[in-house]
Amino acid sequence: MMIAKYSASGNDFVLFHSFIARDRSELARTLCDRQSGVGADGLIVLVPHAEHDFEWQFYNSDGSTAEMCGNGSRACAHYAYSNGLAPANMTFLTEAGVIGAEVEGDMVQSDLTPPKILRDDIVAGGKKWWLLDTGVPHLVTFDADMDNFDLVEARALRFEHNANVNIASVNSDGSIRVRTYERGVEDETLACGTGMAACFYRANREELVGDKAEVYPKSGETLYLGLEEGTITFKGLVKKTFETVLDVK
Ligand SMILES: N[C@@H](CCC[C@H](N)C(=O)O)C(=O)O
Repeated sequence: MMIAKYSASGNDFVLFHSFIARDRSELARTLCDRQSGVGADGLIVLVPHAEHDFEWQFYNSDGSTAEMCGNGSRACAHYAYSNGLAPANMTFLTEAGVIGAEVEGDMVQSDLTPPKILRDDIVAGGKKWWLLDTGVPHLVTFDADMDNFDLVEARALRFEHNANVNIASVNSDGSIRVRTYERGVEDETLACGTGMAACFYRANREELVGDKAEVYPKSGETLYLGLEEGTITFKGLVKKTFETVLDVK
């Protein structure tokens, strides 16, 4: 089976397509292992769908499934278009709902599911946190000192709230820096799309930014976030690192 390795702002994934949806949790753990496998933050498998261009299965590197993955959706759209599985303007089904995506060369935009503010009253570690849903749950706090990201505290909050954990800082030019401890990877990743979207949405709701912002994850790449009629748009480059044949099902 041909598999591809993609990086989307530093969040990296293994992808392939299949006619059959099956439990691939063990395969995800095997392929995503950075010592004995290909190495990735997640596994994405595209399967046929009667109404949309395709449906996907998304697995974190620990084998857990997640409803949505922002960076993964951009890599997946590029993979689908490149392999003739979908037009440049496509829709596909995730557990979070239907995602629209548009491929222009290596620049891909995903339209995420409508964001929800689940809680805005959490206080932990001397910081005020919001819990938001941008397809998956994210805790968000603002901290001017982006070096002040305590991964031990983040891990505790991740399990207390079953959510990804983000700290963000809004720059004077309206851009946003984000660091994310990612559920299911159980470590900080170089980028997390739904996390960047959650940080952007809180900053927008608190009038710290307008309806458009450049967001910089740990990788330092530039992502373009927007809020259009209640939908968060998420745009940035993706890169196919390599493809190869592997015995996977
Ligand atoms: N990195 C992803 C998020 C993937 C799912 C997350 N790890 C979870 O389990 O909630 C993104 O780009 O959004």
